[in-house]
Amino acid sequence: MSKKILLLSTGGTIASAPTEHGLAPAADGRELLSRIAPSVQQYQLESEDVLNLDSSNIQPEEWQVIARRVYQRHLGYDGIVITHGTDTMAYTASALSFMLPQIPIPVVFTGSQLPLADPLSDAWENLRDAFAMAASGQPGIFLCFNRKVSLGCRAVKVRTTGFDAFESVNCPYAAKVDSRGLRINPSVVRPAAGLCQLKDQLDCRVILIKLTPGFNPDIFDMLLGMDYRGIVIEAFGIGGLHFIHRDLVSKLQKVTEAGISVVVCSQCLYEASDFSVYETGKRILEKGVIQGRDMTSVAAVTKLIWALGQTQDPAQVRAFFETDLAGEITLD
Ligand SMILES: NC(=O)C[C@H](N)C(=O)O
Repeated sequence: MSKKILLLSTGGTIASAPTEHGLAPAADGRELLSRIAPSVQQYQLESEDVLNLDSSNIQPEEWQVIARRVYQRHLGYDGIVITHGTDTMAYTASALSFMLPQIPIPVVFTGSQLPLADPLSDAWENLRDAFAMAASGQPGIFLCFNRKVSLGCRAVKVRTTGFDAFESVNCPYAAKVDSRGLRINPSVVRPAAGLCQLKDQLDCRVILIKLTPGFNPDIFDMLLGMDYRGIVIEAFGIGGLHFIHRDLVSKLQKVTEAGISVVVCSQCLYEASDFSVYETGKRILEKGVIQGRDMTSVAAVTKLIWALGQTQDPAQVRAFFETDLAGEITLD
């Protein structure tokens, strides 16, 4: 029996056409399917239009719309492909990894750098591969681009124009397409264990701060005044922050004592941070911050938005970060 796959369209370049204001989403799911029909005849296909947005406009409210639709539909299909703009696709894929734990089918995000209607478009390849992954029976939230499939919570957009626009950071790819077909890496994927739940409560009061030499710690007082509940800091190297001239350590103590959850990561894209190595890192560990380890900033931000939606208790937020929920973190 052929696999039954649902295409959920949300807009993005893949569906875009030129307008007087620049490229904007135009094609719906049915049009996307009809254009690629010869490549996906082996599947039973249906489509639904969820949104029609450039992904720069896709925010936590839209993550909820998309997650709820996936949850409502997942029992009727072998897999779901979600077409999405590339700019924030990694954020949405990561957020859904936390919002839909134990999803029993493959849910595969894809998009393109050039509209499907363009003769040189990369959309064909990306859609073909996304459908193959959606038909694989491998449960989870994935992002498929340029013949590679990442876990949704490990993907990062790394190029503005190149077709090789996404990488799986600090984790091997979940699957690759080569002359042997779609090859799943069994060390990355995991079986669904338990019942799928929709955990869709979110709290957007989260900010990501990239430190620069000379960064003024008083900004944190401003964030306290603005009612922020979560801060992700991209610190230096393996894990360091300045405490001479401008003392980030005592300021972060004040912030954590006020009940704000602070997650510290590295501004290096690759490899894990470890704030216990240098004095410039260790001092803040004593102040109650949470280590992001090898999580990407995209995963840290989306996990914090999700975790703060689940609980008011900073200890519970910390417990979420000390747990590998979807493959987003390596704990050893
Ligand atoms: N390639 C793309 O899809 C970029 C587009 N601006 C979007 O994210 O919606």
